[in-house]
Amino acid sequence: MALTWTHKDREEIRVHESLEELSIDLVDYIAEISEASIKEHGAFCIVLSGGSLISLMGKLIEPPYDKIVDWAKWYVFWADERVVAKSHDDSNYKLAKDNLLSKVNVFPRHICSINDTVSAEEAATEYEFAIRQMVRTRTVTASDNSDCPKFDLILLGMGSDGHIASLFPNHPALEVKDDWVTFLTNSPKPPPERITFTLPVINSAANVAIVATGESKANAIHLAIDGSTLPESSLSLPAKLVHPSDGNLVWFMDKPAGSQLDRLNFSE
Ligand SMILES: O=C1O[C@H](COP(=O)(O)O)[C@@H](O)[C@H](O)[C@H]1O
Repeated sequence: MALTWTHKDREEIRVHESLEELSIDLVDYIAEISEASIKEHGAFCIVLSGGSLISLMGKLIEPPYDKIVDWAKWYVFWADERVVAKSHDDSNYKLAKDNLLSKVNVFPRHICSINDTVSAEEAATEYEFAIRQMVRTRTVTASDNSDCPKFDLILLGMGSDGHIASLFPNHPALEVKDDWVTFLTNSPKPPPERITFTLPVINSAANVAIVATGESKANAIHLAIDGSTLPESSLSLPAKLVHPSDGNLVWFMDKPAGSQLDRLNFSE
């Protein structure tokens, strides 16, 4: 059974016994938000990341989710993308397409991926422009509190250094406030050229989930959840800067990833 608690206002932590249990909870959570968003505004605007997240979403292509999810109403975006060809093994688009999107009935025109034939800077500009058009046509909801889109759900992985999307510790991209999408050509994790949503966009979402598994993430999770709230310590741990201003945050983790949390070590 998962251990679940409310950490702060609108912030929940779920520590799962196994990856199997985590995967089931994660897809239930996605299916619920999909249904609620479609009821509310006729579409579900979901933002994916790369990495281990995609395999944890694998149950979406199995019964009952493959049938109960209204795939035709899904619009798919990426919180970050590596600037490589879409056929390249490093592509976050390819990862999601091969393992999820090609196996369900999402309309290809609803899959909003980057232009892989231009520079990182141009790809970021074009991606932001495409999202701005979708906010204008109201496919993507606009935030009431900021000049940002309000995605229904942003799914983030987290690296063992605490990076989320392609926002790495102490990287200038963390401080970009005026753009929705920015680019980097010096990512500390290969490949070096990437585009990424900025923090204002992530923090304007209706729902954000951070999904992290394995012991290598335990220290970053402990520092992000239990650590000091001083701004300088947060820049070295991007996951700590995720606080949706008007939305909900859920942390999904397995026991090894949660093993350094104060709650699991100091509670009676
Ligand atoms: O490079 C990236 O890494 C993170 C974390 O990946 P994981 O395999 O440790 O889960 C991922 O969320 C991000 O989208 C990706 O580009």
